[in-house]
Amino acid sequence: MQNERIVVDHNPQTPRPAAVVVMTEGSFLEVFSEDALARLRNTVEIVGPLPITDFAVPEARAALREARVMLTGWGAPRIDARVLDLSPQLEAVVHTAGTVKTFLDAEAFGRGIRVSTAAAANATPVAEFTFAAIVFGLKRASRFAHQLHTTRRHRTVDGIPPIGTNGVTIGILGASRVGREVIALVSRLDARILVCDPYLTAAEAARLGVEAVSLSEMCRRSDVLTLHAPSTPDTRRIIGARELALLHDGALIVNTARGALIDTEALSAELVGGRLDAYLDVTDPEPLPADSPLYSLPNVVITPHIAGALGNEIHRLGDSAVREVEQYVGRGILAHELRADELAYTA
Ligand SMILES: NC(=O)C1=CN([C@@H]2O[C@H](COP(=O)(O)OP(=O)(O)OC[C@H]3O[C@@H](n4cnc5c(N)ncnc54)[C@H](O)[C@@H]3O)[C@@H](O)[C@H]2O)C=CC1
Ligand SMILES: O=C(O)C(=O)COP(=O)(O)O
Repeated sequence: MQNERIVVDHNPQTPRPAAVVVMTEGSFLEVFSEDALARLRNTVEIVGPLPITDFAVPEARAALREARVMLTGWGAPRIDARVLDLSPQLEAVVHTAGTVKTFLDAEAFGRGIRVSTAAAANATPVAEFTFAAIVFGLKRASRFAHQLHTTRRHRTVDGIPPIGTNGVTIGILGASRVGREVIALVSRLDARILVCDPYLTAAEAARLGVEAVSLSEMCRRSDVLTLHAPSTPDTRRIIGARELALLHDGALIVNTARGALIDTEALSAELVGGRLDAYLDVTDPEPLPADSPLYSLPNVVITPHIAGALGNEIHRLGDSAVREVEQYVGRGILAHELRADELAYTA
């Protein structure tokens, strides 16, 4: 999807608001394209070290005193009450990645600082990856690949669970940003889509063209169970032995969300027994122990947390954040604003 570009031509008569960029050197180099950085400089005056990696540095502290906008990114040092005290002019924190709760103290919201995240931009590669995992998983690609590698013979469907996407039921846990992009992508398949999400209204489910169901019903009916809820106290091990037992033989589990959503021990038992198939981009623990049996099973594919933005996908995050800064400076708008009350049930 091509990102819409809104370029605010800066009027040289108006001083640009001061901004700091807070993230690791590596994130800074990865996240901003030359074009995005040029647009950022056209919109704000970047003050202090670029990037700021440590708030103890005197130049960083001086920059915080005048910054009205803070761009953050992966590896940003913790922004706590002490840092906020040093930043009396700060109006907006614009994050160039997804989760802010790991480094930004919720106190920022209490001080009236507006917060924006690029999680929506990061949702795109996760959803694409999930779609691919569903299609490959239902084609039983890892089982067939294993068969070929071990026999060097032409394929046989003997012992392979039901193959293909035609007419399947796909259960989606969480109509999150990623969940909604997955819904859009799997809508192209000849599949029925079930969603379990306590925050999804009936009207919204109808608008998305999905059937809202309980977790038990979703497990009972799904050929694929794909997880897209954030890791919260409510979702910890939400898929345990009981839910796994409700899945029918040959069902596929896709986890591109967080390992903590699944009880690893219960899942391992089902996978070692060969009753279920899985595509796991995230695990608990991550990575799994070196001697985990899951690494070598024909019915399991494990990838090392690669679904989110990597490689050429990372510029999307910087582009999204710069667009956000442009809109904020030009019109006071944050299209991806995060409210304090959303912290409890978002990633
Ligand atoms: N594998 C990877 O590289 C990446 C993984 N992720 C993960 O993907 C998942 C989705 O991320 P986002 O779309 O940004 O999340 P999000 O912040 O948009 O998710 C929030 C939504 O999840 C739903 N939700 C909340 N609690 C729920 C519950 N108990 N049951 C069902 N649904 C619930 C609600 O609709 C809520 O609005 C998260 O777990 C995130 O950590 C995100 C980016 C990259
Ligand atoms: O760790 C992941 O799943 C991501 O790729 C996104 O990370 P973030 O939400 O930005 O901390």
